[in-house]
Amino acid sequence: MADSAETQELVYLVTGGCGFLGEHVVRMLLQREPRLRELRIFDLHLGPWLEELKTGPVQVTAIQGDVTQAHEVAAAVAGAHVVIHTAGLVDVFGKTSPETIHEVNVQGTQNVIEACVQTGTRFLIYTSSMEVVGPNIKGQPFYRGNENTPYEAVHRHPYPCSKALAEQLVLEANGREVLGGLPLVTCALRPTGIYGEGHQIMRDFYHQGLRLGGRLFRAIPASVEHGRVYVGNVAWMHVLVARELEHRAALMGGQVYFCYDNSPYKSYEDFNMEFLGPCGLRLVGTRPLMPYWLLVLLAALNTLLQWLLRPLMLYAPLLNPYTLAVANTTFTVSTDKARRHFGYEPLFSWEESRTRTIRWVQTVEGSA
Ligand SMILES: NC(=O)C1=CN([C@@H]2O[C@H](COP(=O)(O)OP(=O)(O)OC[C@H]3O[C@@H](n4cnc5c(N)ncnc54)[C@H](O)[C@@H]3O)[C@@H](O)[C@H]2O)C=CC1
Ligand SMILES: C[C@H](CCCC(C)(C)O)[C@H]1CC[C@H]2[C@@H]3[C@H](O)CC4=CC(=O)CC[C@]4(C)[C@H]3CC[C@]12C
Repeated sequence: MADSAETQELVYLVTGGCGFLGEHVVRMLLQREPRLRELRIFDLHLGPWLEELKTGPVQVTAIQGDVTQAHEVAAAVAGAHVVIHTAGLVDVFGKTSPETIHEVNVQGTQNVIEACVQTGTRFLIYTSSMEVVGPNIKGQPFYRGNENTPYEAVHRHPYPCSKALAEQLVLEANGREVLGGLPLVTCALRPTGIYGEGHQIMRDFYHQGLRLGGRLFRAIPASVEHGRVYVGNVAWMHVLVARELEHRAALMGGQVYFCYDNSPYKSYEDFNMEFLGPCGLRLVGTRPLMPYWLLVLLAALNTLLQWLLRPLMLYAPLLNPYTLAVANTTFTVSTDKARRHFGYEPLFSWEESRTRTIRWVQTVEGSA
């Protein structure tokens, strides 16, 4: 990789490159990785915006494919220097079966690892999640913890279970011999709740607020902190790791890093109001308007309704026992591991992240 550094010789592959985070990683690579010759974007669903990227100096190759199909993954990986694996099924609402979540997130990741080994790709960056750690099923707080903070990571929900298994596979693969005899170097990035341009759940809350006459109703105490990180900074961290992994393989190989920036520590709802407030929504109540036991009951009722209605329709509301537990449990990180290991500093300040996100919400369909 070092020889080619000056001469635009690198080939990168981004799986899930048309997703919320993936698109930001793709755009960031094109802006900030001058050594790039070819950027391959692998996704189940390709976005029309890819066309506009094809006119630049970097060869952009869009590959429609499925990570659960080993041969499709191997064909996409062959000849790539670096793989950034962001593809995944992000479903905490019961839209997909646990088996499918496992197949995409765990088997898909195993396929990516095997493809690297078989084709001789040496650098693999995996987008993991804070959910690999917690909140756990006991609802224990993780207050401004770091990568070494002891915490009982116990999960039952298919999504965190799948992310934890996949992360483990990626870390265990560090050091495996790839085609050509050199060792594979892997690492995992664990974003907290990502926000920013393109965030579907933010869009959902915005539309919900508009439907309710410009109001949202507080459900979670303001004292419960939920970790959030701007998508541009998460993308930047991926680009930096990809760049530094070769030079610092001994330090970074097999490591995990939380994705963090200077976004403030707030509750999930108060944080959303940083963007939805300037777009005309109001959060009603300084305390939750419903007692917690009633929310628990409604969440359980939603689970029952989802099960009863399944033969007729997909009922997948935002509130279920899992999302309630996540939103109602403090989970925030405070760490500088990424700075120490590979010189990460957030590219976007909190003010800029906020402004960009507000501007984007203002463009969302239905906005005033
Ligand atoms: N959104 C969030 O707050 C967080 C997300 N993450 C992780 O970041 C990654 C990206 O998440 P988002 O961008 O939010 O999700 P997303 O759903 O917007 O993007 C995922 C992309 O993967 C693609 N994909 C899904 N199944 C595939 C398959 N079988 N084969 C090929 N491509 C497939 C989708 O088409 C989509 O474009 C995921 O791995 C997720 O677990 C981690 C922490 C927080
Ligand atoms: C949908 C939840 C908010 C519902 C609030 C309620 C119950 C009052 O209606 C979201 C709260 C926290 C979110 C999750 C969190 O940010 C961590 C995540 C990490 C990931 O890797 C994937 C997404 C998510 C699980 C995210 C999903 C939505 C929330 C549960």
